[in-house]
Amino acid sequence: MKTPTQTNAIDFDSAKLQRLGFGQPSLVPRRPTTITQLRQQLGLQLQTSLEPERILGVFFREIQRLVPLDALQYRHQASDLRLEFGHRGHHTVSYSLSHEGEHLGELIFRRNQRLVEEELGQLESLLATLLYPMRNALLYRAATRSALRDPLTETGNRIAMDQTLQREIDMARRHLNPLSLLMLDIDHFKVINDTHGHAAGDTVLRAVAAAIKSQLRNVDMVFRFGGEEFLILLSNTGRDAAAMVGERLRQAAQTQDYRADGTRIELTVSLGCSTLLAAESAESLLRRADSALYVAKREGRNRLAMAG
Ligand SMILES: Nc1nc2c(ncn2[C@@H]2O[C@H](COP(=O)(O)OP(=O)(O)OP(=O)(O)O)[C@@H](O)[C@H]2O)c(=O)[nH]1
Repeated sequence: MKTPTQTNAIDFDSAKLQRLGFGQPSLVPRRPTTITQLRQQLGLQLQTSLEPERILGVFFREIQRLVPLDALQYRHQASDLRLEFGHRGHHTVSYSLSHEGEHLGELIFRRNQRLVEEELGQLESLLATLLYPMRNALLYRAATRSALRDPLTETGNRIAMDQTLQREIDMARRHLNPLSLLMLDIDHFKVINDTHGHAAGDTVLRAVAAAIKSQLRNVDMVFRFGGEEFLILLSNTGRDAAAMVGERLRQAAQTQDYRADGTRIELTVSLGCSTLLAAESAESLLRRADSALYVAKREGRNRLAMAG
């Protein structure tokens, strides 16, 4: 005999989620609550995202129903993550968050008025609700970041580059800001590999990436584009400023100390630079930087060439 089955459809529309405590924040000022209620509610709300910024934003907003604050800062060095909510306050209380030996970041609460003993107890009790949501968010971040990074040089990979380039072009257009691109290629890299071996070549690649990153404000905009080629995106940077950055990178790569079997390896790089034109596509911007790089190579290497 067939067992009767019942199929139900349940649509979690935003009104329903709001009633269950999962929704977007209401604009109506919320009533104060008890610590037990707030902990329960945070337990539900903080599970709704895997983004550290959103989790901490909700946490910062909601805990103020019990403990008013001026600011919250969060740092997690291993994930290269620094977040800030609110404005600065004179008094600070910091907590290092960890779970079973795993470091989950540092939180700094700031307020102009000193926090009293009872409030500190409440904060500590509420911090427990952050533990699992933050651990999951950090794991998720690590997984997504590793899918977008080149493991050898710790720069962005091709997928990250494609995503970032299109996003930066859209932003530059929307805000009418300049955007430049540098394509950097190591000169005669094959000789380094052939003379010192592939492992030494890998070490050199890592050192070149480090030299590039040491010169830039936003290291998230450096990508490994090919074997020995890097791409650097310079947001809000016009042609002249990009030429200065390019020249700085050329010098930094040249002066970096590269060694194999104790002997110094002499190394130079060539660069091509293009600056986004009106209505230009990502492909065209890349093509122009590549053509400029070709000119730099043809004219003798160890130089920067600007796209016309
Ligand atoms: N060690 C190492 N070598 C790589 C890697 N990827 C590409 N290469 C090598 O990079 C070299 C690139 O050589 P070419 O394209 O001939 O260019 P080049 O010798 O740098 O000469 P120019 O660019 O013309 O100055 C090749 O020998 C590749 O095997 C890598 O991940 N590690």
